[in-house]
Amino acid sequence: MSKVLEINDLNYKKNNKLILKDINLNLDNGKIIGLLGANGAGKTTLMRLIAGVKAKNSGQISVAGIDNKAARKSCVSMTYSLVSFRKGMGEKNTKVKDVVKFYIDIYPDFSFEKYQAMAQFLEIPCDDKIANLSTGTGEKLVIALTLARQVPLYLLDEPLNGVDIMARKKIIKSIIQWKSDDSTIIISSHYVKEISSLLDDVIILKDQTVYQVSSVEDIQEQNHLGIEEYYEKVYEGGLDDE
Ligand SMILES: Nc1ncnc2c1ncn2[C@@H]1O[C@H](COP(=O)(O)OP(=O)(O)OP(=O)(O)O)[C@@H](O)[C@H]1O
Repeated sequence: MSKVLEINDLNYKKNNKLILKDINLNLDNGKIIGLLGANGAGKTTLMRLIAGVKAKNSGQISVAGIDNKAARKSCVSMTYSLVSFRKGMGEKNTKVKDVVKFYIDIYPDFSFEKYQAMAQFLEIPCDDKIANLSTGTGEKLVIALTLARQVPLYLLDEPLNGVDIMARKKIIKSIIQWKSDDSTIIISSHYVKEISSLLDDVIILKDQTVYQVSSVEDIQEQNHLGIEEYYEKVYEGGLDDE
């Protein structure tokens, strides 16, 4: 199986504060991987470093064999907040279709057909103003835009935040339906139980570093616990006593 992501000895500091230390990861292609960690564990920071939006202090990051930061950007599609689209486009009347056009213009790998299919499934209105979208519809739009790019690696940062249970289920279904076999999705979420049915593997961040990378199957078989219970035990320190 080819490697989609290799990270060696990655360290990242911001304003003299150590955010991530000694990160090493080696991920096979084709999977859906949960990135779990408490608030402030560094999930967003790690995703931004992988996507090439932030610059690391030391270490190596390579996506599908490419380690140059600028070139890596064309291999990674990461969710971005709609707030930044509004600011970036400088328009309070920006509509959904304008953002879609923006994606078509800047990403040669954007598939309008894939976007349309997802937009229909997720019931995303194309003529509505971005400013008027509900949180749930906004998140659905972000997911559809992100997954419509055709790249080896997708990074979905908290795609279920502020979204009601029905919309969460629909977003999860769309991730399963539109993931291509030859791509990898890393998804961070505090809705651990809800995403656990999606996941092949999990990465747990704790104490500014990778605490564990395991398959969901191994965690369940070896600990007789669901992913959510296992993750809570890791953070409560409950596994050390067993
Ligand atoms: N500009 C900054 N300057 C200093 N520290 C920062 C800055 N941005 C983020 N941090 C710190 O980096 C750490 C990791 O933040 P990050 O947002 O990556 O965590 P997270 O796991 O995504 O959290 P959450 O689950 O709350 O979204 C936090 O301690 C945060 O306070």
